Amino acid sequence: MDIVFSDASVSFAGRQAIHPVSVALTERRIGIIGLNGSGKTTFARMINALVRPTAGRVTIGGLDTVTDEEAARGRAGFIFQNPQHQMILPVLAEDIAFGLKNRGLSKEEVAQRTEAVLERFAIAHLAKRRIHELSGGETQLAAIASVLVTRPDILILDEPTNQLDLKNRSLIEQTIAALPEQAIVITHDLPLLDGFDRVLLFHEGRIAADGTPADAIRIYREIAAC
Ligand SMILES: Nc1ncnc2c1ncn2[C@@H]1O[C@H](COP(=O)(O)OP(=O)(O)OP(=O)(O)O)[C@@H](O)[C@H]1O
Repeated sequence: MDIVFSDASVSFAGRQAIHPVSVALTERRIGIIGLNGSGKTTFARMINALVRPTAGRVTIGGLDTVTDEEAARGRAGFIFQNPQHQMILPVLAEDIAFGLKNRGLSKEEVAQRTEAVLERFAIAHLAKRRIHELSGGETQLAAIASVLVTRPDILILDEPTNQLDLKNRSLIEQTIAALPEQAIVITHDLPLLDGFDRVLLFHEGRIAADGTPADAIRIYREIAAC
């Protein structure tokens, strides 16, 4: 799926958070890195129409995120930094089914797709569990399942390994590696980017490097001076 930024910029209250950027993202695994406040989340949110460009345009599979907002958003699923906040219903299976219910699917299809996605991420045993009783790793998997059940082409994950222990971090790393979907991952966990096709480094609202993980991380270390 082609994601194309054409001179797209974002200002918040007159302050430019993203300077005009023109870039096409087509790779299967794309990382986004940079210091706190460098613009990573704002840039990623522009992809699924959560943030509109103040100027320029962003298209996803040819759909403009402003004029085709709803369809564009349907193509890119977003997992937030605190994924429990994006789960709406208290019980996991109900929350996953909720995302499908407004799409005109039959009751049987909702049940079948919910069951299949729980199996896919090996969390079927948690189907009846309350969301706030899930561990950090389970919550991350649950959020991935509840977004992918709606079949977006692209999954955007915002710091998916934040606050996870080594075991859960490794589980999420393997889960991301195995996704057939295109994935865009914002992270401060640099080893997570091993094997990624492309990494964008943000600095002060601009792309400061765009290349292999090793190249982008090298420049990041120079910027961070450590
Ligand atoms: N809704 C908003 N209103 C005003 N300013 C905002 C808003 N969202 C982001 N910003 C500002 O835009 C800049 C970039 O923020 P952004 O969240 O994109 O950075 P980030 O690189 O994802 O940071 P972090 O690594 O800390 O999550 C920051 O200065 C931030 O304060």
